[in-house]
This record gives sequence, C-alpha cells and structure tokens, in this order.
Amino acid sequence: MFSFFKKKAPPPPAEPQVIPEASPAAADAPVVPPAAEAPAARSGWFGGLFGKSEAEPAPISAPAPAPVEPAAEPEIMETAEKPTAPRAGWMERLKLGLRKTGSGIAQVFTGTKIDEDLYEQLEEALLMADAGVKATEFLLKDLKRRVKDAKASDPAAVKALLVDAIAELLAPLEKPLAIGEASPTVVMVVGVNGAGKTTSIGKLTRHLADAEQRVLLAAADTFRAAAREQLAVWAGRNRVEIVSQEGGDPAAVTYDAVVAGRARGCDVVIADTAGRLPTQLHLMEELKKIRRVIAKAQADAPHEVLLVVDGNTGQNALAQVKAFDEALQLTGLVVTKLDGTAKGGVLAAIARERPVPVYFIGVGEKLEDLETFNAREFAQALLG
Ligand SMILES: Nc1nc2c(ncn2[C@@H]2O[C@H](COP(=O)(O)OP(=O)(O)OP(=O)(O)O)[C@@H](O)[C@H]2O)c(=O)[nH]1
Repeated sequence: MFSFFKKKAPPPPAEPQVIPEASPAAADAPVVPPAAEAPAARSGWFGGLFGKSEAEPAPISAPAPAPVEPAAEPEIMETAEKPTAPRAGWMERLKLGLRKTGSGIAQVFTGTKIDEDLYEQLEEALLMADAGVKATEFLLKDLKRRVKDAKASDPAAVKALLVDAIAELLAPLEKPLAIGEASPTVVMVVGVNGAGKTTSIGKLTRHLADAEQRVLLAAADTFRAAAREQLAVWAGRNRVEIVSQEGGDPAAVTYDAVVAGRARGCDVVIADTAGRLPTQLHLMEELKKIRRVIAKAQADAPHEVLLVVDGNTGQNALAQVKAFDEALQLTGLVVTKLDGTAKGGVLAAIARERPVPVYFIGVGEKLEDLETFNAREFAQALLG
C-alpha cells in the first residue's frame, strides 16, 4: 500500500506543447518529449506504489526532440495554476466538501434519545445523501446490531458506531493503483462527458512524473480539439509525452501510443477517451474496440480500466459504474468533485451494489486535489 500525499511545491509551469499526428508506424509514433529538466526526487505521494525500488529509479532517457508549437490553453489550466492562499489540509477540504452530505446525517444525532424516531431520521438522511435503498437498509441493520452489542446509551455514541459501520462498508473499495508490474502499465480512462477524466489524468500524471515515472498520454478523443488541447497542456505542465491525432480512429491512436510506449521504455501509458453516455451503444462499442486493440499492442493490457465518475451525480454515478463495468470490466474508479456535494453517500451504494475499487477521489480542480481513497477517513469526514 502506498502512503498519502506529501505536499510538494508545484513545479514551474511549462509551455504548452504541440499535439503531433499519430504515425502509421506505431513504434515511431510522434510524441512530444518532456522538457529536458531533471525529474523531482521520488519522495511524493506514490512513494510505495511502484514495483521498482527507491534505490533503482526508473531510467528516464530523453526522447528524440520533436517540433513544438504552442497549444491554446483551456480555461481549466488557468484555474489550476493560479497562486492561492495556503490550502487547508485535504481532509479539511473533504470534510468541507462532504458537509452538504453529512450535515443531514449528523443532525440526526443532536437529540438525547436513541429511539425509532432516530433511526427513521437516519434512514431519511442516508437516502437524501444518495446512499440508495440497499446500502441504507444495510447500514441501519448493521448500526442497530452495533448499538445493541456496545450497549450504547446516547446518540453521540451511536454516531461513532455509524462511522465504524460506514468505514467497514466502504473498506472493500480501498485499493492502491499498482504501477510497475507491467512495462508499460497501460491505463484506459473512461467516463461520461465532464466527469473529470482529463483533469484527473492531469493530476495523476503529475504525481507519476514527480515519482520519476516516464508517462506517455494517448489522446484517444480524436474528435474534440479542445479535449486534445487540454490533455496536451496537462502533458506540457507535467513534462510527459503525448500521442495525439486529429480525427481518425481513437483505437488506432491508442494502439500507436501503447506500441510507442513499449518501444520508448515508458513506465505508464494513459489513454484519455472521449466522454460518452453508457446508453450511446455505438460509442460504448468504440470503447470495447479500444480495449481490444490495446490488448493487440500489448498482450496483458490494459492493466487498468478506470471509470471517472462525478460524485455530484449521486445515484446516477452508481448507474454509470454498473453500465461501464458490464461493458468494459472496470478495475477501478476515480470519484471526482467530492469537494462540494450533497450526494457523497453514493460511495456506500457503490460499495453495496457494485464494489469496484476507488483508487482516487477528486477534491478540487487543482493539480494536487487528487487523493487516495481511505474508507475510515471518508466515513469520518462524512459525519464531521
Ligand atoms: N470541483 C471540482 N471540479 C473538478 C474536479 N475534477 C474535475 N473538475 C472540473 O470538472 C470539469 C470537467 O473536467 P474535465 O476533466 O474536462 O472532464 P472530462 O471528463 O475530461 O470531460 P469531457 O472531455 O468533456 O468528457 C472541469 O471544469 C474540471 O475543472 C474535482 O475533483 N472537483
């Protein structure tokens, strides 16, 4: 398992870089090289994550230079790099973010009696937080048992037992993203429009690059120029390479990227796919094709298929998890926008109904606003 963030000063902003055309000869796929500067020491957030040891850092050789030209900078990046006042600790941000979800639940425990009324209010509060019927029923039953076993006699003690119950329910979702067993580790990222895929890839790439991992991004959204530009800007900021192509087949771009990643000794290849609804069957077929084609480029890949879901969408997020999992056999989730949601209870619903591991949670728009998921901390933040 790996440890949580050690906050680092943000790196100086790099110039946005070109998105070159993907070449038919995959091994020679044009890539934008990372800026030729020494990578940061491996000391950060992903410290224990990689297969390679501290003593043997991954070799990072400078790739052949490629022509660069500036890409238009989308608004998001400006937000990401604005100087800000010192940030509250991420737990504070999560607590603040989940306050809208948690206040209704915490309110239940302000009385003096443990009675049926308390459990009814709690049921209502959990449903309002989008925990869903199944998880709500499960939690109520589990809580009643805990209260009986502990002979709890005041609501504050019941609240503490609810934290335990939620933490235990969410615990199966805790799993680290393993990088380093395959070379490269191929990560395919999917989700509906605007869920936060590209932003999360940017954040993840930053931490991988900080940990001396050589990353290659595949811009598999070949139709939306802004999406490619946004990814290119993240790539530039993170000093990593990118394979991109205007128009054409997203599967071909991804194939090129994986083959190029292998040829160039990259540690990680991350494919950013275009947003789509699971009801858009032809677009879901396109994702399946990308998945198949990745396996042709590298037999055991993709090693990770990550769904990015917007935590604000509550029960809809659960529906997305189910649909994308059925189509693509997800290996993990990134749950974004937990920094201001009234629907944070959806993680309980996911744990109960489709327990796909939550690798990361997004708690803001900035590069550092990505955290590994910890069930107990989440439960504590939820109930303040
Ligand atoms: N508050 C908050 N905003 C976030 C978070 N993650 C992403 N966002 C914002 O959500 C918006 C959409 O993010 P994108 O990364 O562009 O989403 P996407 O899934 O790549 O979108 P498409 O390419 O259109 O499918 C942006 O404004 C991000 O800044 C988060 O954890 N918290």
